[in-house]
Amino acid sequence: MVKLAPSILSADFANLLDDVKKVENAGVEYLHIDIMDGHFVPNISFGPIVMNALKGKTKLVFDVHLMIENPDNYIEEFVKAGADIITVHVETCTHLHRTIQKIKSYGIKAGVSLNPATSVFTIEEILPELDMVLLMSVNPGFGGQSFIESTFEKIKKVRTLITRENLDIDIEVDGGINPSNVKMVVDSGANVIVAGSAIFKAENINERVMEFRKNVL
Ligand SMILES: O=C(CO)[C@H](O)[C@H](O)COP(=O)(O)O
Ligand SMILES: [Co+2]
Repeated sequence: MVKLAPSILSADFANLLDDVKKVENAGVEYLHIDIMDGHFVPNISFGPIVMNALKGKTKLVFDVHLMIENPDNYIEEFVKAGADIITVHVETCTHLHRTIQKIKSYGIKAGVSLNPATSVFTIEEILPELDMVLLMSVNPGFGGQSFIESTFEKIKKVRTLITRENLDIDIEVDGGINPSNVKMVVDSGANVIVAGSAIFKAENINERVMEFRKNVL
C-alpha cells in the first residue's frame, strides 16, 4: 500500500497544528518534516523545537528528512522531539554506517536520501541496514519545484537492488509530486510519496488527498 507524506514545509506556520490536523483527517499516514540548515542546502527551515510543539498532538508518523551537515550531532534531539523515522543524506555522512547505527540505536527507523545527481550505487553496501531510501526528485532546499524526470529510472534501479537482495525497504520519493505524475512514481517502484505544495497549497486538502489516492489505486 502506498503511503502519503505531506511535507509541512508548505504548511501555514501561523496555524501549523490546524494544517497538520487537516492532513491527518484526510487520512494520510506520515508527516514529512524537512529540516534545513542553510549549509547543506541554501535554505533554513526550522529545528526540533517546532517538531516538539506537534509531538503528542497528532497520531501521524514523524518522517524527519535531515538536510543538514553533521547530522550525528542532532539525531538525539530529533528523537526526543518525536521522530519515528530519521533520514540523512548520503552526501552529508562521512561515516554513514555509524550514523545509521546511531539512528537505529534509539529504536526508530533509519533512511538514507540521495540528491538527484548522486548514484544509487553509493548505498549498495548500506542497503541491508536501511528501512527506507529517499530519492530526491528535486534539488533539495525548497518546496514547489518541478519533478526531475530522470528520477523514474533511478527509482527502478533502487527497486531492482532491493528485490535482488530480497530486502524489505521502503522507497520514498520527494519533490515536485502531484496527482498527475504520482502514478508514474508509484509504477516505477516507490511506495512512500512526499507532497508539500500539492497538498498544503490545495484549496481543498481532503479532495487533493483523494485525487492522489485515486491515481495510485
Ligand atoms: O525535501 C524537500 C525539499 O528539499 C521537500 O520535502 C519537497 O520539496 C516537498 O515539496 P514539494 O512537494 O512542494 O516539491
Ligand atoms: Co523532504
